[in-house]
Amino acid sequence: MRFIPTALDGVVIVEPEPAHDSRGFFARTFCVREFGAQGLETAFVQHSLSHSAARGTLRGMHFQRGPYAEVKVVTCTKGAVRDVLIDLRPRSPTYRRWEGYDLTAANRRSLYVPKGFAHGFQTLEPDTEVSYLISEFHAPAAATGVRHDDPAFGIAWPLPITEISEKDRNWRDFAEAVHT
Ligand SMILES: Cc1cn([C@H]2C[C@H](O)[C@@H](COP(=O)(O)OP(=O)(O)O[C@H]3O[C@@H](C)C(=O)[C@@H](O)[C@H]3O)O2)c(=O)[nH]c1=O
Repeated sequence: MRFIPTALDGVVIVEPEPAHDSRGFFARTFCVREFGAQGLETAFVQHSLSHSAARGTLRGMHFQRGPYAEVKVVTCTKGAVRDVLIDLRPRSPTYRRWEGYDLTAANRRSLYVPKGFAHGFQTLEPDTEVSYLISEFHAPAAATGVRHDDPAFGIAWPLPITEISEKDRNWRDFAEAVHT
């Protein structure tokens, strides 16, 4: 695997290094030893999957608070997404910055998302699947988010939004949330 640092502190693109032969290839997508050697989380308690039918579907921007904060390793196994992260760690050099990453079934890239980031994506193709390794159990009481169009961040999404949940449409302004 190749581990490629990004502009956001602690966010890493993970690329498989396939061993090709006449049948196709074999590639590791997660390895306790290799992740451990990079100082990355290795204890994942969930492997989860989402399917989005329509191109332009938006999910996010999600995170769990406090002791339930999650590390996620996000991979697009079918179709394509623009994955977006916002650094919400007040002491980080990249606090409040966002960045977008194209994860596609074709490029086979995964994104390593440390604790303290809001995560979301928009599908670039119909019939898109996203797979996650997640380091914490789902804790609905600790689950929260920021709005995809919050002016505090000004995220540039690639497409008009075709589908979004009520929950995601209605996250309150980050500026209000941090001061209350
Ligand atoms: C996230 C999650 C949801 N659920 C349930 C709750 C609900 O009935 C249904 C759909 O949940 P949501 O609407 O939150 O699904 P979704 O909007 O796809 O949530 C996901 O969004 C992306 C951006 C992430 O980063 C993920 O960690 C996760 O938060 O699945 C679980 O059972 N376990 C889980 O870990």
